[in-house]
Amino acid sequence: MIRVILTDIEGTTSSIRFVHEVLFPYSAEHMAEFVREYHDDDVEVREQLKAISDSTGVAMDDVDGLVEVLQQWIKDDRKETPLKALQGMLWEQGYQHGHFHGHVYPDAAHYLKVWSERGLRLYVYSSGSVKAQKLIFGFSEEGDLTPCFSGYFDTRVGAKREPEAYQAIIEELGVDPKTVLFLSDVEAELEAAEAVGIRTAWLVREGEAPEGGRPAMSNFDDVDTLLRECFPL
Ligand SMILES: CSCCC(=O)C(=O)COP(=O)(O)O
Ligand SMILES: [Mg+2]
Repeated sequence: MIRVILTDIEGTTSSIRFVHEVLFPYSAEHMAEFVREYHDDDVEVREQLKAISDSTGVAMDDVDGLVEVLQQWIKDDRKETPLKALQGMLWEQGYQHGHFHGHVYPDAAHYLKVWSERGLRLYVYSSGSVKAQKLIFGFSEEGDLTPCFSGYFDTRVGAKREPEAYQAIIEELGVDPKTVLFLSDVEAELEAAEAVGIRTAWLVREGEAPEGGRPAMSNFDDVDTLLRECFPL
């Protein structure tokens, strides 16, 4: 029986296109001015810049150097925790000023509400920071979906392709892994979750799933069918 749904965001609840064509370009465009504005005084920003400085050797007072590292990480889609934390802070301004709304597929929004009303506990696990997760669901095109969720996990718990991260999530939730269904579009993430006994469903939102692989779900209607047929309440 499934009691907990743990979901990825990009490619699962939300389109890859929104993340890569709206969120990432917005962060690339505003990163330099954001870092310059908050570099000296904002404790949270300084903490992230210090982590970048420590891991790359770029000096803390070399603002241009730090921005260059961040821009390269954005280009390379690196899931570095300090980059993700800074992007979350920066996107907050974009959402609050109405520059964009979070993309959530209508079927995902629908079933997030249905499942939470059905008594399932819903959690997010994304490489985007917890702040960014709350923003995409809080300012979504489908309205404020944050009441559906019981909690959020980001890369501070570990990398999404490492079984240890899923083990840490299970321990934090205090649940049997067999009662958790993890949704993701990335098979390596599903394999990492399965390594600790979590059940999984593979979302393939765009195009055809390769033949001969694991069963693919094209939307959350398929996930709901799986839930009701394989794991009835
Ligand atoms: C929380 S919205 C931004 C998503 C993001 O920054 C990202 O890297 C996507 O990672 P995911 O683990 O959701 O595929
Ligand atoms: Mg994903």
